[in-house]
Order: sequence, then structure tokens, then C-alpha cells
Amino acid sequence: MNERTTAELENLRGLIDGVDQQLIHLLRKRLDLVAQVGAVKHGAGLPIYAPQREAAMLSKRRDEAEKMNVSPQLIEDILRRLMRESYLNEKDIGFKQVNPNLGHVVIVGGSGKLGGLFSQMLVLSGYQVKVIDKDDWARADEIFDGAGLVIVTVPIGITCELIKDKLTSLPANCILADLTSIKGEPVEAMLAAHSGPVVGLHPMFGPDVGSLAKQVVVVCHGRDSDKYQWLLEQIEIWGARIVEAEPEKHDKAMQLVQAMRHFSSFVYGFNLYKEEADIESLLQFSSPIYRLELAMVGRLFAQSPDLYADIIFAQKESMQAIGDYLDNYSHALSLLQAGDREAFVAEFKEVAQWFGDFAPQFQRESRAMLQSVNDMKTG
Ligand SMILES: C=C(O[C@@H]1C=C(C(=O)O)C=C[C@H]1O)C(=O)O
Repeated sequence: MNERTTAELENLRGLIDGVDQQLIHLLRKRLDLVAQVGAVKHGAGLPIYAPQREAAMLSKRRDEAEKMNVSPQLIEDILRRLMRESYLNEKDIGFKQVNPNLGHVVIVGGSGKLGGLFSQMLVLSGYQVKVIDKDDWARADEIFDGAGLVIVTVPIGITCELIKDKLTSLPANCILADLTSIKGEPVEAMLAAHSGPVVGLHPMFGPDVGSLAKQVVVVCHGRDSDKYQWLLEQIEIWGARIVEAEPEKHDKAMQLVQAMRHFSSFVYGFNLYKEEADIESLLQFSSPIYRLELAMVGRLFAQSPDLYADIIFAQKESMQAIGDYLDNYSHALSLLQAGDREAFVAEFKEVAQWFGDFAPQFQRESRAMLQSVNDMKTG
């Protein structure tokens, strides 16, 4: 680079730094305004997440951006990221308490991560929360006395037994709920153990979400839904969407959404290990989609094996789904072994047709994800 180029670059880079610094000031200003909106909403008992406002705002900003020759997608990406930051803000203010007259809440297994998250959300909403864990059962009578809501969140393998053995003499009007990732048997066990209101919940997210905004909680109704309607409203105030489901339908979906998904991730990792793959060099050669795939597989092994074993072993029926996968894998492999490219292409088309409009939709969604994976690269 000659001197002139260096000087020109330096000058321009100085101006860019200035613009970026202004951006920080603007961000600070936006965060302060969002905090004020948060306080107004908290006072009025409204959830922070306002999808209609977001849609209207995004649409206007996209139009304005386009007029100024700024990519609409760029402003949308930035605003969506900023809005994610806004949801976190709510954790500092707390949430409206929908049912101030409830007695205290007991979380059975509250020192678990998901139990901890629910405990935190309930406390932020003004409820008194007590936790009961393995070593506290000697004090159970005292802990449950006067409880308005009991939430069971212990490993799946011991959930039903615990409900049957330990939760048969709760206060009559107390709501009994669970957060287990299967719903059929736990809801049945709760209905058998307790004659008051019963509801099965399945939060479709892990404990590491920063906020519940836009997350899904599946609800399987048990008994006396009018008595726990407030709890569903409370969860919606936290920003989550309630999706009602029959326990059987939910459990069937989980065979694919959870058992199969995690099992195939496990095998993928197991296979890398057996092949003695060199992750470092794979990463060097990785395309964005491969990096994303490795991230999704690798994150499994940063977590508790028991958690995944629980999910995978939860339903006998998952074995069938996983076995079918193996059959389909073998079939596809046989096409490859036979060198039958034509049959492979024909089946590819058949599957593509079956995916229908979802295929292009998933392509669009993954494009954004792949771009952010690429943004994360530093070297
Ligand atoms: C700040 C608000 O709350 C949330 C955050 C928004 C934002 O960061 O712009 C927009 C809508 C809401 O989801 C609001 O309602 O205006």
C-alpha cells in the first residue's frame, strides 16, 4: 500500500469508527426507551413481547430502508436482534402477578435447571417459591402445607413413581403440574394421585434460553382447567405461546422431535469418535452448514448424558421410530452400493414433493442461520 492509500483508508476508517460510536449511543438510547416501555407494560400487566407492534414496525422500517437504498433484510436482522435484547430487559423489572391470592408454589426438583428457570420466573412474578429436593422429604408436610401450586420437574424415569408415592395428600385445591417431556403417563399419574386441578406442561426449550419470549409451552389438560387458567396466562405474560395438545398426540410427536432427533445426533457424534475424526481440521474445511451441523451435534456432548438418556429412553415406542430410521438408512445405502443413481434421484424428488412448500421455507430459514454461523467466524 502506498502512503496515499494508507492515509485515505485511515481517514475513512476513522469516520466509520465515529458512526459505530454513534450507533452505541443510539443503542443506549433505544435500550432506555425500551426499559420505559417495560415499566409501563409492567404497571398495566402486559407482556413485553408484542408481535403485532413488531410486525408493523418491521414492515415500516423495511419500506423506509428500501427508499434509502439500504437492504430491508439488513434493517430487519438488526431490529430482530435488538428486540431480542428488549425481552431480556423484562427480567430486570419482573412480571405481572396474575394470581396474587395463590398460596406458595412448591417446585419438586427445583434445583434442576428447568426447575430453577421456572422458580426464577415465578419469583420475578411475585410468587413465593419453595423447593423440595431429594434430601427434603422429611420436611414434606411442612413444605406442602398451604401450597397453591406444585410443579414436578424431576427426571422422567422417576416422575410417575414420585407422583404416586409422594404427592397423594396435597391440599385439595392445590394445582398439580409437571414439566416432563412426555405427557401421557405423568398426567395419568397426577390425576390418580390428586383429586384437585391437574395440568401437564412441556416447555419446548432448554433452561439456557435468555427469555421465554416466542418460546412454546405445550399444555395437556388434566382436570379443572378453570382453576389453572391463570397459570397459562402467567406463562403467556412471560412471552411464551401456549399450544394445547392431547397427551397421546404430543407423545407421538416427541418420538420424532426428541427421541429420534437426539438419538441420531448421538450416533453422529459416536460415529465421529469411532472414525477418530479430527474436529480441528474438519472445522478448517467446514462449510457453514457443516459447522451448524457440528454445533448441533457437539452441543449435545456438552450436556448431561442422563438428560438425553432420559429423553431417548422415555417411551418404548421411540424404538420403533428409530428402528424405521435404520431401515430407511439401509435402503438408501443399498441404492448407493448398487450404484443406482437414478433411483436415488427419483426418491429424492418424491421426498421433495412430500415436503412441498416447507422445503423452500426451510431453505429461507436456514439461509439466515447459515449467514449468522458465518458471521461468528473470527479467524
Ligand atoms: C418495546 C416494546 O416491547 C417489545 C420490544 C420491541 C422493540 O424492541 O422494539 C417491540 C415490541 C415488543 O415485542 C414495545 O412494545 O414497543
